Amino acid sequence: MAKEVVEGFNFEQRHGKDKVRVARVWKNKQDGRDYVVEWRVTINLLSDCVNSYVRDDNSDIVATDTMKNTVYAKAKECLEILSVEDFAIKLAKHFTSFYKQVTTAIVSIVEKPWERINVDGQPHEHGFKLGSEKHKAEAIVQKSGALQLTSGIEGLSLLKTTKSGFEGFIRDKYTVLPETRERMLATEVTASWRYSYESLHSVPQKPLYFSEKHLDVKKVLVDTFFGPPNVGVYSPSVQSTLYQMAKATLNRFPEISYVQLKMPNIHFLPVNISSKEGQIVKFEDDVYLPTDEPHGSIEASLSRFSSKM
Ligand SMILES: O=c1[nH]c(=O)c2[nH]c(=O)[nH]c2[nH]1
Repeated sequence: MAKEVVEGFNFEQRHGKDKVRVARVWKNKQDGRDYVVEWRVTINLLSDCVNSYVRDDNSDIVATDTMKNTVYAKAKECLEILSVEDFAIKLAKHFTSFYKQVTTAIVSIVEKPWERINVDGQPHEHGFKLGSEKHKAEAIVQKSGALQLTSGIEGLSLLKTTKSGFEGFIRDKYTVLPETRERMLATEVTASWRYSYESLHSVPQKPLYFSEKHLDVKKVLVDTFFGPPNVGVYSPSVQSTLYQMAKATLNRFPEISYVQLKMPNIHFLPVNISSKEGQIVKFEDDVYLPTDEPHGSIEASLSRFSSKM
């Protein structure tokens, strides 16, 4: 928020355009393939436009309609495929450098997971299907060129059928949950991580650097959740698994200074059904009732001791 004192009050404001949807196609002559991205862009500008609030004077306002058009103009300008991070930076940089009124631009983008389809085992030149988890990015750019860059994943659903338990928790008169070393573990991971590039000049220029990094981080998160294919890894709680995932991310990627994970505990309830005549279904780690609500909610963040956060 842009903060100032107005008529004796503390005043904070920002304005922007929410959820501008754009798709961009690139036709690659070399490999004959089409490439496509679909982005949902949210822009917020911190700018000196207090007169529009208090004096009915809009002369310092960047119209939100102009912000929307800028998304399409900048998409058109991108002649090569680029990462969602690089597009967020490009837009934020434009707003802070083009308008004297704008001190900070916050651009958040969520990418729809279009994936190239395989037909007869071969990657299709122009066919795509929608995947599941989404890639998101946020660039906050100051007029000075200072940058805060965050990437993340939304909706990464993971499930393992064993190697999970929950024991030793507080028991009191309201506790009925049995202790167990054998249960299903399911979650939908929301991850955000901050890169330590703190200025526009220090951002790696390699094309698709952040797209590759995103896949690398996702792999570390997923591999840590599951453990090796044949033996897995025992999870004593969602909390412990979350911490291992966050720690692995910071240990593996020196360029990441902060990671936040949200991992709801999505319950699969054991099914036991009895009638007067006897038991119809006896639970033997086989039949479950999957539920969405209520679910446990577990989230934590981890950052380097030296980080400025
Ligand atoms: O991994 C878990 N963490 C909890 O905090 C919790 N609470 C609960 O009822 N089951 C679980 N499982």
